[in-house]
Amino acid sequence: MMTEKKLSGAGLRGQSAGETALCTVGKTGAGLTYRGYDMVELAEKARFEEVSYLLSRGKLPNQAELDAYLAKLKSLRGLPQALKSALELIPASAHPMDVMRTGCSVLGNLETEQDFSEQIDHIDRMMALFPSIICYWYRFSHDGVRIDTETDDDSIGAHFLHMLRGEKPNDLHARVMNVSLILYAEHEFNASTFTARVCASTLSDIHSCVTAAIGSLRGPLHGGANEAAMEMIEKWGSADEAETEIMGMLERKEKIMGFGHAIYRESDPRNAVIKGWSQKLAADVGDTVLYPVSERCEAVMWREKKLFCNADFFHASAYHFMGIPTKLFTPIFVCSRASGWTAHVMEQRANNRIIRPSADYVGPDSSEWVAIEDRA
Ligand SMILES: CC(=O)SCCNC(=O)CCNC(=O)[C@H](O)C(C)(C)COP(=O)(O)OP(=O)(O)OC[C@H]1O[C@@H](n2cnc3c(N)ncnc32)[C@H](O)[C@@H]1OP(=O)(O)O
Ligand SMILES: O=C([O-])CC(=O)C(=O)O
Repeated sequence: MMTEKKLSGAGLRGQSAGETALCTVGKTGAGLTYRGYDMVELAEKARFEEVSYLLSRGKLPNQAELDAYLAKLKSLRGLPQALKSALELIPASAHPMDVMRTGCSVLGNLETEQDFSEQIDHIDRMMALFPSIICYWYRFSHDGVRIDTETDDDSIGAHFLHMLRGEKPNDLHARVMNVSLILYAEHEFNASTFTARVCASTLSDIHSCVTAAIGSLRGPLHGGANEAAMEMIEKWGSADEAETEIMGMLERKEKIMGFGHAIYRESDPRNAVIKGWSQKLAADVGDTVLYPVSERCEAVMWREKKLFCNADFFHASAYHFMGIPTKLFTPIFVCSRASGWTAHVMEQRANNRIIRPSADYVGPDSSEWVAIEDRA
């Protein structure tokens, strides 16, 4: 059972910044739930699209509702020509999260939300289009190919892999993508979601809220940690080497990406789920290095610091075993978390007051004006 984190210090830690009916994180006795549904059960039994429906519509869909929702998402996968042209201008050297941010922003120029009554259609469009945005740019800038983003895959996960590779994924890969998208879908008032809510609280449009959230997710202390973890573990050729290097990093007081959490104290419940799938994928590809390296990192970090893997750490090896380029890890997180962000935007709008905290002033008492020619 999770114990409560020490509630003090900077970063607004431990302070409630509002109410939500969307998610519990680390709540004693409840763990991680989306609208009351246990995340572990959802990852085992649900399709990601059922989860995104649950977040956006407030209930799990029945079969007819799910069929209609899947058909709608499928019909919205095509990129407007102006967005394709914009993506083609972005070089291969760009950071894919910058591509996501720009892609979302350009979409907001082309299909602007005119009224909040349109919000659900814009949300569905983003859920359908985000995988298309990143894969279209990636394949054009890296392979010189203009891909057709209108695949017939039912699931967003399979659709993503299909566009990336030019062929349908096998069942194992489609399944892991589905689980991964569920794990990343929603997490209460994390930094990127809070960003989206702050933006929403000014009554801004939905593309601005999501664009801002993408910017917050990009950082290595948040979503960017899955890529940073991959860059770290791929350098090591054995579990013993990983242990030596981790010990050195800890001695130098360096941050180990993919470990620790702002709310959880003893474990991140998403870790056990993605770790299990990473192990299956390791067996599938015959890996004898990366998975043992990852496991040793986990053991050493717990032994030395009582720090545990968060959702990002075993996502690194899992995505890698599926052949996904490291730089696309965090954009996949966007394709999933967009469901959580937009549900929070709707929730904020439904009961809004502009988010505007106070600050404790620590600057000089009074400063005397100095003419510019007299300044040092
Ligand atoms: C999906 C997600 O966004 S999950 C988070 C992904 N981010 C990462 O994996 C980045 C690495 N982790 C971290 O930087 C942090 O653990 C965060 C940002 C996630 C949480 O930060 P905080 O709430 O400030 O962490 P917390 O209060 O638990 O830190 C306690 C101590 O552990 C240390 N610590 C925390 N995480 C780590 C880590 N990964 N490696 C080394 N030391 C760490 C902190 O430096 C702090 O020590 P200090 O007293 O010397 O400052
Ligand atoms: O909740 C947090 O602070 C970060 C996190 O795990 C997430 O957003 O999934």
